[in-house]
Amino acid sequence: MSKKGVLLVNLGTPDSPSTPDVRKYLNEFLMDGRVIDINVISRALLVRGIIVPFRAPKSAQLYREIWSDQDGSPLLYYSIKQQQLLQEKLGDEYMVELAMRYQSPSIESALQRLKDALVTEIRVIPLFPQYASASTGSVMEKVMTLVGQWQTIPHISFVNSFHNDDLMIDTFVANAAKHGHENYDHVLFSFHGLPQRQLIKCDHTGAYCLKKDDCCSTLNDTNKFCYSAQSHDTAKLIAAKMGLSKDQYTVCFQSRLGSDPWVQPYTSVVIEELAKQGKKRLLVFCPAFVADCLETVYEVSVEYNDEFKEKGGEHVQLVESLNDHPLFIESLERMVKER
Ligand SMILES: C=CC1=C(C)c2cc3[nH]c(cc4nc(cc5[nH]c(cc1n2)c(C)c5CCC(=O)O)C(CCC(=O)O)=C4C)c(C)c3C=C
Ligand SMILES: [Fe+2]
Ligand SMILES: [Fe+2]
Repeated sequence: MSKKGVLLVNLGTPDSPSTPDVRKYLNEFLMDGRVIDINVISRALLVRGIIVPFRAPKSAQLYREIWSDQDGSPLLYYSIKQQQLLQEKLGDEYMVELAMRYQSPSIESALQRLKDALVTEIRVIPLFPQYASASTGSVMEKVMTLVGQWQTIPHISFVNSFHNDDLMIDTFVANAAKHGHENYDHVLFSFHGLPQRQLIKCDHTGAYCLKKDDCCSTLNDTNKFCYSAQSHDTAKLIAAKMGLSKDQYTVCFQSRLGSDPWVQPYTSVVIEELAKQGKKRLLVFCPAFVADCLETVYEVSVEYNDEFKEKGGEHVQLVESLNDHPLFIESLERMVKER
């Protein structure tokens, strides 16, 4: 009997934490015109001439800090778990494949396996809760380009975002309960950053995102694809389930690259301000990621923790990501079956 295909796609990670492998990964990733959205010649000069030569050795060192001898990159380890658990949950009627937008396993090879199995349809789930052209959009474009070359194009559908999915929200709340938010002075929702330019480009009216005061912190019909507004919505939903009042949490954005303005406030600035206010213990969610990765395990647990302590704080506690939590696997199952 023909199966239904499911393709889970996360961002990608280097094949190993060696400098050549990190260089290869960063070159592929940052040469994507949706990630660094400037003309191709300027992008090549910037990426191959400046960013990658300087960043690769430094990033390789960071990757070595989070790399497990047994399991490798946490991002790949948890992505494989998610695929295996979802396959178990969906059973024989489905074939679940995993791909990475950059490096391996490639989207091309995963699609080929689905094609060889003669699946009747393909449900693509980019593993990013909030929509951004640099993440979800890039996965969609790549899949459409590849499948577009097939002679027979099967039924194909995409999950555009799941920023307000209640089971995803419940998973973060359950992971936070292990720490008890009452043991912390303040809660941060730290999302992956994005150049402001990319928010403005997503606003088809050209008159909304970053044009009106506070336009990107409340989701509505006009800005429903705004990454910042979707991020604020995710944070609001998690905070509401935890019973947090507005003054108990802050939404912020991490991992800025280059000198252009990115979505604000920046996590590093917020952390410094909170230390100045005398806050001692911070609980930090990273709800832009479905799996622990460099940006959570290292940037938050090590870098922000060190910065906070230097400014007088005591501890930054990361809330673990969705990883292999049964509620998140149920959420993925529902995205396959119901949406
Ligand atoms: C212009 C640069 C970048 C944009 C735009 C960007 C958007 C973006 N990224 C993610 C998810 C992840 N990014 C990760 C790592 C990472 N991101 C950038 C740059 C941009 N990201 C760099 C240079 C790196 C590499 C790490 C480093 O050198 O510091 C990761 C982690 C991968 C891992 O292996 O652990 C994820 C996940 C999203 C969701 C997003 C848009 C919203
Ligand atoms: Fe990134
Ligand atoms: Fe916006």
